[in-house]
Amino acid sequence: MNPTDHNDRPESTPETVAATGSESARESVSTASELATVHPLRTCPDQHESTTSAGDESAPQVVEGRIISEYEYRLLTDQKAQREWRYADYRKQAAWLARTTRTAVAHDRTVSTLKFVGRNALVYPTLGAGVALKRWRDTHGSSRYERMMRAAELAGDHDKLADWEARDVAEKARRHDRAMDWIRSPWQLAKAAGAVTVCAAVLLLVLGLILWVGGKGEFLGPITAVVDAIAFAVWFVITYGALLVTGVTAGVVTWLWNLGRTSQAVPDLFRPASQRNLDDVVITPSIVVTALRDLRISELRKKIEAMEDGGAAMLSPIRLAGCGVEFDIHLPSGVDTEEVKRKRRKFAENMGRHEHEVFLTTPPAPRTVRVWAADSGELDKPIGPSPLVTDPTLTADLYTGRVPWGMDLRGDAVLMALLQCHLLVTGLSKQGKTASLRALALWLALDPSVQLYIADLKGIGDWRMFKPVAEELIEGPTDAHCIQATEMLEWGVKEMERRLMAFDGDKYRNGVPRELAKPGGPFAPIVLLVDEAQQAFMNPAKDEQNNPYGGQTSKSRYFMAARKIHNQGRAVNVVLWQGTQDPTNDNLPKLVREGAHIRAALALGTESQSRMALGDKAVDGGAAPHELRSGLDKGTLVVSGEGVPLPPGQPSMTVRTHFIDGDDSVTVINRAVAIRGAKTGKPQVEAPIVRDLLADVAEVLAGGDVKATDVGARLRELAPGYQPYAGLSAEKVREALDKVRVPVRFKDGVLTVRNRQVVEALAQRELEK
Ligand SMILES: Nc1ncnc2c1ncn2[C@@H]1O[C@H](COP(=O)(O)OP(=O)(O)OP(=O)(O)O)[C@@H](O)[C@H]1O
Repeated sequence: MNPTDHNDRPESTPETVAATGSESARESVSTASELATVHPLRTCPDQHESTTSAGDESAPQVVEGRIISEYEYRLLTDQKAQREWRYADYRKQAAWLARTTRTAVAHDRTVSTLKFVGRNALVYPTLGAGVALKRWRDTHGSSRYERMMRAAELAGDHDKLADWEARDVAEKARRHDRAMDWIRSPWQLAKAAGAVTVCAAVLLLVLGLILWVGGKGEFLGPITAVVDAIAFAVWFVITYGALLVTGVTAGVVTWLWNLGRTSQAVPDLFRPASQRNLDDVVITPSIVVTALRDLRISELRKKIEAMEDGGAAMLSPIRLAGCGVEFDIHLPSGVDTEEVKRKRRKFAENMGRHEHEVFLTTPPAPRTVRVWAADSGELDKPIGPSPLVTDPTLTADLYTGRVPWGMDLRGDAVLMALLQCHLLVTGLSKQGKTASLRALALWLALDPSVQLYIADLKGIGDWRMFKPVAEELIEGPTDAHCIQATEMLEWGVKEMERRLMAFDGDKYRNGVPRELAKPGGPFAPIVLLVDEAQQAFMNPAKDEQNNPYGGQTSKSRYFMAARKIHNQGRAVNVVLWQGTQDPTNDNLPKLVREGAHIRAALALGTESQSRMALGDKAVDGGAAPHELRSGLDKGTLVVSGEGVPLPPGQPSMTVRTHFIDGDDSVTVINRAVAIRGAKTGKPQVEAPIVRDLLADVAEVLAGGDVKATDVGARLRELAPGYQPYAGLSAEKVREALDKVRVPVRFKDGVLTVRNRQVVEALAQRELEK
């Protein structure tokens, strides 16, 4: 309120009554004075005059009165109060102005307008001028040669260095010649100009003479025309010069503006918001070089700053690779790959990525780091269902087919060949160990020749759907279950040994062929699968001979069985797949983890665990399952090993596996059951029958010496359909018995099996037991 404003509102508290008029006015408001003090106010001079003239006849009266507060009264009468009021009002106005200015300045539209103006009026032309200057210096000076020489020197490429040096020398010589030409040129130019002028004048005079003689014009007509043309040109330039200069300037500025606009070096401050978001996704050479420069590796920074191309020479072209980009960084001398790989997080964040979105590996080229960087947020998107689920016609063949396990980081399908591969999957709890192992086993189930022996040492039903197709399914976490799993492996060892003995290496020189590995065949693939294998290694139980089931001594039964299978099982189609938590030396002995052809790790806690899971070579080459985000990267595996289809020089790959849940697994198993020909009975250990050759031969000899050919025939009669006895010729009988230390010699020119030697071999075997 202005101090001179009147407040007529009746609800104002009447603390003070102010009245204009003479002293006697007090009487007339005496009632009010009982409630509040009455202050007379000085009237305005004109009011006063009129009052005075009116009062000539009668006594002064109250002209006007109102009830005001004490503060209002002070505002009307006290200068100090008025000043304070005024200052308070100024402060209020200043605060309002500041607030409004701040809002206006910080408003999105203002910011974007200022950026737009700054960018177009200032930044683009300036950058363009810089680019133009650089180009000019490149074409007219030796800076390009020097830059290239420095780059070659930093890269340690001496051939290139010498080449650029030679070019530089040649260019300098050319430039010197040009400069000398300039020194000589004024005199030559003057001479040339004089000659041209004289020639032109003579020409024009001759022309004028011809015209004059022909009566077509004056003698000096041509010369006058030329002089007029020159005069017109001068007049034109003088009259329209300003316009010409403006036009040319506008053209130059537009050209510079365009150069700056396309230079990609616009400071962040002036970039439009939309382009800034785009940069979150697009990785450009300048972003990479800046990210490298800011890694706080002083040698790298120095070298980059010394390169006049800003370090771009270090980078290979940035290629699109799946849901991200890939490029190589050829580091300058003095910086090693490990230094850069150690700064992965900083490097990723400098490029506007999360750490888990950037993978650094070491390609075969020396001093080079290969970078794969995902597009922002791409790795957090699900990869879609497995073809095993979506394609009901999909079948499997272990010999020729490959499992669609998931996708690599480039978005390419990862197809794993599993024939004769031991496998190991490790990971922290609840990261998808069982699911990733199961996805492979489900594919195997679709191949009717594969015999699955499964021990689930957690036993909450993750593997129960395999019941109709598995030869054996052990489910449970107790020591007894671990003992069962151990015995399952030991059975595998026996079967492996039987196969090794029975395999005819002369006939099958390229390993076990498909014909021997058909469903029910003597070498049908056997997969012994132990999930939560750490339980079996940690099993404290001992057998009657006091041999431990767990542990990793030469007497530890699980450990020894696993080792034997790792050592020899592959060749005869007996393989071991294990899933285990947190690898340590106790729950995953070194010898066992190194026996796997395919080693896969989900998120792990530490680098040392990664080394255990994947091996030093893979981790040194950039495999980093410990960098996966526990809980967020479920089902993402870092895979290495000789059974993995890795690109040349790459020690590992990251696979995002398809997740097949319990219900979908049941659907796949139902298809497997149909394929396997209604093989649905209750699973039980149906170990292939292994006959005792010595005992059988003793039986068919019936105490006498028998011709080897007849022994073969009698064995076939004894065990019809038993594959190893099929087609046993005299020579084959000799070979088979030779392996069990029964020599078969000629008797009367015929190969004969002697009863005495068979009996002795049986006795010897008993003794050895
Ligand atoms: N490929 C995947 N994609 C997405 N989620 C997955 C994937 N694999 C597993 N998961 C999720 O992780 C959960 C745990 O999976 P799983 O039981 O296989 O883990 P685990 O490592 O075997 O656990 P445990 O600690 O019991 O051994 C699943 O229920 C599922 O929700």
